[in-house]
Amino acid sequence: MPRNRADKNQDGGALRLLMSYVFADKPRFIKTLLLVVVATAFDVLGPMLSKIFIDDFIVPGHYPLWPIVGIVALFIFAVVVGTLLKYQQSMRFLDMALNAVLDIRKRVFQHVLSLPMSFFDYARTGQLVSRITNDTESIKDIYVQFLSNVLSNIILLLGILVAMAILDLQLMLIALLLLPTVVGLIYVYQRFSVKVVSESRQLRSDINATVSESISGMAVIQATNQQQAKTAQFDGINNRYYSTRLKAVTVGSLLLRPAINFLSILVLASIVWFFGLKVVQGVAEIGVLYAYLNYLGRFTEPLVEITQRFSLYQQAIVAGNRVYELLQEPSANTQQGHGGAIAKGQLSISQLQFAYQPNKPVLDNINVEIEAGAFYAVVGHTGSGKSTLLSLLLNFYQPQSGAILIDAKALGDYSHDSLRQGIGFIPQEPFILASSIFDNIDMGRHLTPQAVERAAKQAHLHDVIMAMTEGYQTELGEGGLRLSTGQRQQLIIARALAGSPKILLLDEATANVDSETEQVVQRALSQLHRQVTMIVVAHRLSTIRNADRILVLDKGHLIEQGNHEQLMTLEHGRYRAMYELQQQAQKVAQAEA
Ligand SMILES: Nc1ncnc2c1ncn2[C@@H]1O[C@H](COP(=O)(O)OP(=O)(O)OP(=O)(O)O)[C@@H](O)[C@H]1O
Repeated sequence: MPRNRADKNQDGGALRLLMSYVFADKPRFIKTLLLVVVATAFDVLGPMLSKIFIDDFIVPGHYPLWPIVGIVALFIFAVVVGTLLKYQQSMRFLDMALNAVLDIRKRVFQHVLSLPMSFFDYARTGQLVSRITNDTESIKDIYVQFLSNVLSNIILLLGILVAMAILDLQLMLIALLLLPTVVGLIYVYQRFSVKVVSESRQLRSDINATVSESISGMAVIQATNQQQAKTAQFDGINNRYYSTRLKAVTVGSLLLRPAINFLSILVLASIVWFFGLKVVQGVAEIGVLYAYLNYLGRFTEPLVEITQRFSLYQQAIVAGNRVYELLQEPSANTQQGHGGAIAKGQLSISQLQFAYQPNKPVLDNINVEIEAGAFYAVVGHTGSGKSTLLSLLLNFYQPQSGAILIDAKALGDYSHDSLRQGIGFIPQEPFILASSIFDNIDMGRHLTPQAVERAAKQAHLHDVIMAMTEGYQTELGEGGLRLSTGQRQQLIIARALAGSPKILLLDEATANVDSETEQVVQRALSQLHRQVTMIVVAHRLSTIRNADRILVLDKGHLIEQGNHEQLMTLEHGRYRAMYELQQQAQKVAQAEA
């Protein structure tokens, strides 16, 4: 995820996201809006009643009992009902906001799961986590700020203006002057702050990324004594975050609040002055002045409220844009092909060409025919393209040219589900869920206990599991810390086998295990020979001596292929050289031991 893309100001994105939720339930939104209008009407009724009370009763010194009781009762009624309606309105908006965020968070998470593998080549885990958790949480602020705050305060402003106009149109026009000035101020503030806020959100996700990388790489950090360097790196980002946050807050409190207060005083002075003129002309009503002073206090309140929360609103917009941008990332091509299930597992690769980056081919003109049930090995030096070949067979990436056929049908003709069901993958690094052994084998496929147990037996893990007090229900910590490295690998093999795949891809499945476990894994795999097509990437060549065919890759080219014996007859063959080197190294190691 290139950093500058996150910084781009896509203001439209967050608002579009917001509007799609606001209008998802139009009747509810309109009802809540009506509630705001009624609540506002009750809110502005108070000073009007006070004006009547002053001008009709206090000033003339005339106190009829029942009209006064009526006015006081109406006043109390307006305050109580207004308060209740306001509470109702806030709760409804909050409920809408929380529901929207619930849905957005689910959408973003689902979307991230649907992204192509190429997206994760550059994504930083912490930053993604930050988008799914912090940024979606900030979106709640857009809803609360925009709906509950901005919208209801705008309606309150309109309500106050109407009430002011009813009382005295001229004075209302003076108060109205305040509006364009404040809108101008908000505009200036927005221009200043968007960059700072954007930067601070980016830094916040950098903090998350650094923390998550450090925790997941803790063993390496401690072993290489990187604690100080990591702390310094973290400190640097943290300090920058602090100063950008401070900058954002300072701009808000320095520019906006005092400016609005100053403007309100000016308007207040003008109103008092105009009122003085009316006194001179003998047309002034003291109740009007009282109501105006009251309204003016309330008039600046929503303005200050809107502007004061503006930085929050601004942050929410930036967060919303980041989430929107993530939602715009194109999903992986989750094919709806109608090729049915993979029946046999015969593979045909022809003229395959692939590059991660333009003009840097990683696989070049690969042609291989693999019959169903065969055991193929892929060997070659580091970076020769072995794992990439497996990624293409898994359809994680699409080749630039050439074709991969399974049972004579193109990879793209199979549905996503058929591919995932028909092809089992055993990666080099076992990925273990923090859940039970059963769940780790089942992986949400709703397999029967018998199928799970059968797979565990095939991976020679059943006895180990049964020796645990809770058997298949034994909870594994994050990363499967309760299992040995070899057992983790066996668990992943059981997981792959539980789906009864027709093709099994193994990427250095025994690279990290001791020779005893390697034998167990080898035994498990050899029993699958002729039942499942196996393609095994291997560094330790002794593990693939029995392969039907060995493919030797060199810088993306298929330079040799044949079984072990055939390849050993090639005098200057790459495989032979690699094999002999490994044998020698093994002899030296044995002699030293
Ligand atoms: N996601 C990626 N984005 C860009 N380049 C990549 C990516 N993955 C691998 N490469 C590059 O492609 C080339 C082949 O990598 P690949 O992982 O397929 O090699 P390999 O033979 O499996 O190596 P190893 O034995 O070390 O696992 C390397 O030069 C590598 O740097």
